[in-house]
Amino acid sequence: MSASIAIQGLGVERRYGGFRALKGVDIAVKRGEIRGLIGPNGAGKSTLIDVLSGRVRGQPGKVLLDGKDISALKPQERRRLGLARSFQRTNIFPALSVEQQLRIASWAVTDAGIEEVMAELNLTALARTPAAEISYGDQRRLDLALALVGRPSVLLLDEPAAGLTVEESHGLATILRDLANRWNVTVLLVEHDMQVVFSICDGITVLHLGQTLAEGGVAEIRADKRVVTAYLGTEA
Ligand SMILES: Nc1ncnc2c1ncn2[C@@H]1O[C@H](COP(=O)(O)OP(=O)(O)OP(=O)(O)O)[C@@H](O)[C@H]1O
Repeated sequence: MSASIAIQGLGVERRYGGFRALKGVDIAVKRGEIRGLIGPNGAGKSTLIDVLSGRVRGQPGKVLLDGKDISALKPQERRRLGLARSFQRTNIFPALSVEQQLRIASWAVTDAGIEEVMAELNLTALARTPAAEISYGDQRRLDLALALVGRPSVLLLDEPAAGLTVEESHGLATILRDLANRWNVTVLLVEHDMQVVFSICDGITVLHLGQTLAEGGVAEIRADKRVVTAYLGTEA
């Protein structure tokens, strides 16, 4: 059964002093799936991404990649095994060109495929442009490109559509769905834009107060009264 699961968290905890930001969360993302991770501000979504990516270690619980226990590995070691992440805030050096930044990001991987990644993310024409001079929408696509160098098998994305216009968010969602299919990338997507989540996710996990509130398909989650009350509101 575990053979079809790409990334898994088991009993994941995160404590800040006496405060439990994650209270024994279990999550499993199947190979090739795009799973949305949603919930109110402070639910623990970014913290869970930090634990899965290895930024936070040494807490109770386990992280498995393709069934292998990677709980003790550092982020760059997980990256080499094919587990990549993006950050909520744009992760860019303003003075460096798009291509230079991708080259820096590729140090951890063997076959970066930078030209291919730029082409997929519509960044080729901007390869020599300093990041400070590209639009915010292009910067968000560069963030995604930075995580995609080396074609990771699992991608953890923390609010890739934050701050984008409706049109830009839609464009990013389309690229992501298409790439995930063609490159067979498994994606765990933290996102507050429900149009993005509902349009591209195969399944959704809802976190609330550091615990899993609900899991299911898009229609199931939209109809779940607990999720509507805790997060979606009446317009879902
Ligand atoms: N460094 C820290 N010290 C203490 N508490 C923290 C720290 N970082 C996060 N927290 C708390 O942990 C909880 C989970 O935060 P987290 O950022 O993971 O939530 P989130 O679901 O990603 O929220 P958002 O949607 O606003 O990004 C929150 O209550 C937050 O205040």
